[in-house]
Amino acid sequence: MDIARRWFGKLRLKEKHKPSSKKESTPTGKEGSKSPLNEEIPSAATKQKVEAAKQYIEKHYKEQMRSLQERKERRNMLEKKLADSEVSEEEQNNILKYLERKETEYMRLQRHKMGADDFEPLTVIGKGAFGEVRICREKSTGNIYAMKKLKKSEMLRRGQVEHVKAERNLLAEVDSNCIVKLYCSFQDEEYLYLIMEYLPGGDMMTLLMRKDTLTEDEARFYVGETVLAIESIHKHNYVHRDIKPDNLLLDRNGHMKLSDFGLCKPLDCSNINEKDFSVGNNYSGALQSDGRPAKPKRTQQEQLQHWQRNRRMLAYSTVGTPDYIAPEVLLKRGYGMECDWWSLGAIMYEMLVGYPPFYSEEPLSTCRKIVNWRTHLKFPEEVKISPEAKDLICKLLCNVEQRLGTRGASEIKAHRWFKGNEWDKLYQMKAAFIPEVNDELDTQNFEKFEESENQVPMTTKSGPWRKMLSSKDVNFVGYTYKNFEIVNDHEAPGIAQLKKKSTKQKRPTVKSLFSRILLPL
Ligand SMILES: Nc1ncnc2c1ncn2[C@@H]1O[C@H](COP(=O)(O)OP(=O)(O)OP(=O)(O)O)[C@@H](O)[C@H]1O
Repeated sequence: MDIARRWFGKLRLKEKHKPSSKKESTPTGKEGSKSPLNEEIPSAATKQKVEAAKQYIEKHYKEQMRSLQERKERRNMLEKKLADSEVSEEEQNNILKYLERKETEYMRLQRHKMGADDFEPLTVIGKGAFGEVRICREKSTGNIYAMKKLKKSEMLRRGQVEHVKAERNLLAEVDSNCIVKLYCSFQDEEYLYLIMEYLPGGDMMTLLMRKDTLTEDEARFYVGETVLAIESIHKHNYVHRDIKPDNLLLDRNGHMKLSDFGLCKPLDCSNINEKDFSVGNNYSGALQSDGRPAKPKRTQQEQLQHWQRNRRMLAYSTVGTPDYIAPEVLLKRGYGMECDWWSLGAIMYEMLVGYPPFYSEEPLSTCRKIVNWRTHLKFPEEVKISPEAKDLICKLLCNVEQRLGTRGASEIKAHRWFKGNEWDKLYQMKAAFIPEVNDELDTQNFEKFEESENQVPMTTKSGPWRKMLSSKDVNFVGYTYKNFEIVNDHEAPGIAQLKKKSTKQKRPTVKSLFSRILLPL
């Protein structure tokens, strides 16, 4: 039985035997009310607080138990190694004492509450519906990260709390080289923060805007890496739902990683009824939404230019672009992991054609085209695409039952467009495109963003208050997270090469300390 539950059990027992409180509850139930048997019924707010506290305590004790267990295992392992070695008893004692000292140091570092004032904010590299992304420097180590900052009130207002938690959970749980790595997450009274590895190669949206289209070989490489990324999140039972070129980031060597989990933008299609969605209603064909005759068809080049003019606006708007969303997601009829393979099909189409398959001036019209994909999925004659590529796109942009990937990523990997693809070596291969990155602070592969004028200095939320402020918010309990191992141990090789020798001390990790202790044996 877990400790938190036991703790709460005791608490409840105590409550039962406590003399009843003198304070009467209000009839509205705000302060809690009485049951017919005259028992206190806690109010919804109290229940929420209790649930939050329970979650917090459970998590805290689980982590403590795990860390104690790991510490014990390290000690046992070292003792075993020492027993098998030629080291004198005195030396053995010294080594064991050294390990204990390092363990204590590690615990102290772990207890350190991370906050925004541990980081120096630098250039803004991205803006999204709920906040911004900027590069930042950790003051104690000099390491560079990407900091995503999300406004709590905005998340609450749009009912995105569960999504933001899902993003944090996925990033913390999935350890894959196809997924952007999370270093830590924390919060203050106004914002949630994700501190991630900085991928300086920019995103696929920017790359596609610079290059118009990719060759089939280039597309095969990036579609292949996207397949691996989607496969790795599906293995952990996560569905992304919103995979788009903006969320495909390139590292220093041009390899792709998936980011932005769970922050689906609320695309409101609720005012389109089933009739509008029906196949017979060729909405964007003969007539426009206002009943006027449709404009003459654009050439591929015109459509490309039009798309590029609108693209950034769509990316930074609060409704986002629906261009890559699967029809079943739009129709809210229940969906599964297959929806991510649809998005892959739409991205592949864009890589080869220059704009996504259901692009329209109005997002709502794009939604209609997606739902009526049978009539709207067309390949412009001017664009040369191999029959294999067309076949794969058509097998991704189709009904769930027929869609490739429904029975696992292997179906897609086995498609003839990927013939000869060395799936296991994809991430070790030279990437299709090597971004120019001159130093660790280089942001040339990102759009330039204006600094907002009402930027609050990070330091105002610092000091001992930070802990109290953050712990107050029951909506975001459990958001705080620290990943000790990733950044120093598995730092992206590209960044490590670029980094000038830092004079500051690197944060030790138990893993690295332990291997250093074992090394001389
Ligand atoms: N770890 C990172 N390294 C480099 N750039 C990043 C990183 N994370 C995000 N970005 C940049 O910031 C942009 C916005 O990030 P992201 O999509 O995660 O934010 P968001 O607020 O969730 O946006 P959205 O509105 O798409 O939900 C990305 O398109 C990318 O250009």
